[in-house]
Amino acid sequence: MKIIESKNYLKMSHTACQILAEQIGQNPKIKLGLATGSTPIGLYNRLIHLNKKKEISFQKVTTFNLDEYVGLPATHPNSYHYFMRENFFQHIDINEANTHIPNGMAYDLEKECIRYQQVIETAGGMDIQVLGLGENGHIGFNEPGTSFSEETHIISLEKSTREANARFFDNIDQVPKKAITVGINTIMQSKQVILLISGETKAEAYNRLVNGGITETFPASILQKHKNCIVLVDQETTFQITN
Ligand SMILES: O=P(O)(O)OC[C@H]1O[C@](O)(CO)[C@@H](O)[C@@H]1O
Repeated sequence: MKIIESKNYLKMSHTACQILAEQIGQNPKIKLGLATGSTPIGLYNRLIHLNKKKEISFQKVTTFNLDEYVGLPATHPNSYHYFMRENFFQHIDINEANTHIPNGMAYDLEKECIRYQQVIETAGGMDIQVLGLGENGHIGFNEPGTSFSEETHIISLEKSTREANARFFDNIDQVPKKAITVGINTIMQSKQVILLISGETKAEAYNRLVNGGITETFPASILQKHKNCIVLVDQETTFQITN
C-alpha cells in the first residue's frame, strides 16, 4: 500500500481527484468502482467541477457501485441509488445506462447478486476501485468475518454499522438490516484501489490497517496484499496515532 497523507479533507479529496482525472484522461472508457458514505463526497465535488470546466468527460465511463441497502427503493433519500444521483451522476455528463448499482429491491436477491457480478465480469472488472473505510474495517459493506473469497453477496449489517449510519435516518430502526455488496475478491481484482480515510473516528481503523495483520476480522487488511493500492488519509486521522 502506498500512503499519501494530506493536511485536511479538502486536500485529500483534491489528490484523489487528480489521480482519477489523470486516469480518465488516459482511458476515457475507464471502469470505475464507486463508494458511498460521507468520505468520497469531496472527491465527487472536485470531479463535478472538472467536468463542468470540460477538463474531463464521463461520456464513455462506466461505473459500478459497491453496495445498496436491501429494501430501499431508488427513490428513497437514504438509498445509495439516490445518493449517487444527488451527489454525483446528475451533475456530470455520464450516460445513465453506464452506471450500475445493485438492486436492493430485487424479488430474488440471490439472483440479483449473480446478475450484478456477471455485469462486472462482462465489463472486465474495475480499473479503479474507490473505497471508504468503516470504523470496524469494512470495505463496501463487507463486514468483519466476511470471507476474502466472496463475490457480490447479501450481508447482514453489524449493529455498529447500523448505528454509524443511523445519522442519515430518523432513527436506527429505519436503517436496513441487510445490504447487497460487491465482495472482497472482486474488489481485490480491481487494477487499482484508492482508499479514502478522513477524520478522527477512523484513527483506530487506520492504525489497524497499517500496523495490524491480514485477517478476515478486519476486512480492509486484505488491501495490504493489493499490488496497486493507494491510501489517501488526512491528518485528522493520522494525528490521533502520531500524538
Ligand atoms: O465515509 P463514511 O460515511 O465514514 O462511511 C464509511 C463506509 O461506510 C459505509 O458508508 C457503509 O457503512 C460505506 O459505504 C463507506 O465506505
